[in-house]
Amino acid sequence: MLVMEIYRSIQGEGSLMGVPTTFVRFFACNLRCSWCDTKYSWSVREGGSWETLSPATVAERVAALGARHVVLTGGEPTLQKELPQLATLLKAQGYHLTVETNATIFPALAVPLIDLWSLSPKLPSAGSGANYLRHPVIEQFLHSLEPEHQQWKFVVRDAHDEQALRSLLEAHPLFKERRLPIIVQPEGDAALSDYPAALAWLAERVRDPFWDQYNVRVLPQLHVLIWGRRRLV
Ligand SMILES: Nc1nc2[nH]cc(C(=O)O)c2c(=O)[nH]1
Ligand code: SF4
Ligand SMILES: [Mg+2]
Repeated sequence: MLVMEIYRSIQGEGSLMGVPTTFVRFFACNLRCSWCDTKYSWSVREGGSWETLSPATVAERVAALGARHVVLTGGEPTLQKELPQLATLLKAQGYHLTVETNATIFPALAVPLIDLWSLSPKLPSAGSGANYLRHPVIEQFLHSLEPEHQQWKFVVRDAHDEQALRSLLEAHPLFKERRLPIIVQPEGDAALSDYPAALAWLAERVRDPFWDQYNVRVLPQLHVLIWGRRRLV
């Protein structure tokens, strides 16, 4: 497996925000989002470097750090062929596993092994508009996972993003029918200059009655609020 970094922090995003967590960050991504905060996972040119580790070695390093929650992220962690083997090892040790993914790849063997799929389809501000959305993959996740094993996390930067998000949700009725957890968060770079203002803008959007049909929450990225845009936090 191509591992960039393994470190301890607190989960900064989503429903487990604040929980002590070990992060395993894998190299490589199949997208190129404009506001990506881990561009160093893209290639050597962006500063990428990695170690090639077996799932057993990754599990040993996770054990050495001690936290009971583990987040597998990247880059795009579903590109790692040995993800099911790693998940099996970690589950046998009793860890709670979250995968942070862009939801463009459906890793069928890993899907039942993960406690929480944190799925982040990309809205237009990511750069390539609808090109980064894989609706059939979104459908596969929606139909394969029980509600407690999924959260959908969207970076919403502007009104265009919010409109695209509304369209996406309407295109997939399960979001509404099963009241699946939807998290909207500001785009980190833009928000950093005035995080309260970025959150306030999002909160105002979500006050619209449209959102009553959905199980939506506005959340910040806690680690960005605390430490800014640094590595290893
Ligand atoms: N503290 C912290 N929480 C996170 N949650 C998701 C992250 C990610 O990069 O996927 C992340 C991260 O990079 N740091
Ligand atoms: S999917 Fe995630 S890691 Fe990949 S380019 Fe987009 S923000 Fe960066
Ligand atoms: Mg991050």
